[in-house]
Amino acid sequence: MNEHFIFAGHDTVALAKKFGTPLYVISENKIIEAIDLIKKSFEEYGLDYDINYAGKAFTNIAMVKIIKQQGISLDTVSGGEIYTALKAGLDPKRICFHGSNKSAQEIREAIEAGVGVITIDSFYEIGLVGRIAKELETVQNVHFRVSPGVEAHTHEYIQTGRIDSKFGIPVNMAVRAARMIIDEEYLNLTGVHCHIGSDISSPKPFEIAATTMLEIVYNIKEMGVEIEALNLGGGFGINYLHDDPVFDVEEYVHTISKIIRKQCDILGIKIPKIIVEPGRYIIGPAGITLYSIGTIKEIPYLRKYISVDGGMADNPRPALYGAIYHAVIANKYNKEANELYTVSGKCCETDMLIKDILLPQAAPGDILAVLNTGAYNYSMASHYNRLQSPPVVLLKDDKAELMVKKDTYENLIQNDVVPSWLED
Ligand SMILES: Cc1ncc(COP(=O)(O)O)c(C=O)c1O
Ligand SMILES: N[C@@H](CCCC[NH3+])C(=O)O
Repeated sequence: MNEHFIFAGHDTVALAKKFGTPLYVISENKIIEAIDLIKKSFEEYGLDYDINYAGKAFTNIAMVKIIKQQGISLDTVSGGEIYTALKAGLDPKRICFHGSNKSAQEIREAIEAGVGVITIDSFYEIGLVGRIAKELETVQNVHFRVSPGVEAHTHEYIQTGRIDSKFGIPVNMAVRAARMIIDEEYLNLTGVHCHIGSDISSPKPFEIAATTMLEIVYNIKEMGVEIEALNLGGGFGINYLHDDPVFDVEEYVHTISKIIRKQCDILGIKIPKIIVEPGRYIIGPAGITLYSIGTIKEIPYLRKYISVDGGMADNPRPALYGAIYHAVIANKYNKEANELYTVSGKCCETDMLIKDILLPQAAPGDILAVLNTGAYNYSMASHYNRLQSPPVVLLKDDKAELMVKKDTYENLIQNDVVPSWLED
């Protein structure tokens, strides 16, 4: 029996040996599977739709090329993400530019690049985007983001649709914002947007948000403007652990399509194109991280620590949100998991990656595979302790090649400059 953990058809121990550890591993097949499931669900329920993959979850040139090949769009939140998308050859019309505090420079770059949509996040931005579009003599398609006052049951830091949130225009001011946008000569209001939070497991809060948003679409129609698109944001949850509730994308589309048809009928408005913006759902389960186990420390009657060669620098989520991950010892996959361990990272902090997990008896040199690390790990990584960021390997069928190279010590110092008074 193969003792090795196989991920997306690849022997993870062999990957660790070939590319070294720590190593992010991403499966293109799994990305495509997730995208296909969303597409299939929308097609089944007959809604006009688009998928804007939320690049903040994981972006680089190769990832954007995958998005391009899948014929979907990209949600970006910075000049850097837009730059990456353009370098990867994505049609700028496929780019949607979000962000709660876009700089004038970023807005200018986005309009000059010809991005499909800018999502206005505040009253301040209405004037700012309007002024820059006018300077550039370009009529810019815009949506605006509403905080619809929906509480999704997720970690407090990643609930973003509440009224007490830095994001978006409060729902009771949405009509005023729409009026101001319509009055801007160089802004073309084509859609409304909301995003109610991240890692949500039930479609219910989306149903409430959709109902609220359609009221806004109706009010805008009363002003004489027919909204083309309703963006319901991302936030589809994933199962970090086996017994986590499953976000059923088909049920989600079924639920929102029912409510959207019903409300549009009641309000007498045309059914808008529905845009969804999932990040985690598309990339989270498509990624794992491989580490080598080093120091093992046993404190009798208290705890057994195993330390790995990465940690909060490559996965800050446990430290930031108390996120819980599952892991396996890749080279002992079929051995009984009967030892209770705490997995710690190598950063000079508590750096607890996984508290209390049952694993087979571990030894230095074993390979630990942490699952579901595709989203918000690589993209939120830091160089804390001047650690080098791990490389990222992309798997497609039986192929495995780098999509991000390993950092070097030279990379770590490349932006360091010495002020004149410190020169030798
Ligand atoms: C506006 C917007 N869209 C999409 C996302 C993607 O979220 P998720 O990765 O949870 O799908 C986020 C982050 O929560 C967001 O703020
Ligand atoms: N960074 C968060 C998600 C934030 C989503 C941002 N809109 C996480 O790791 O779960």
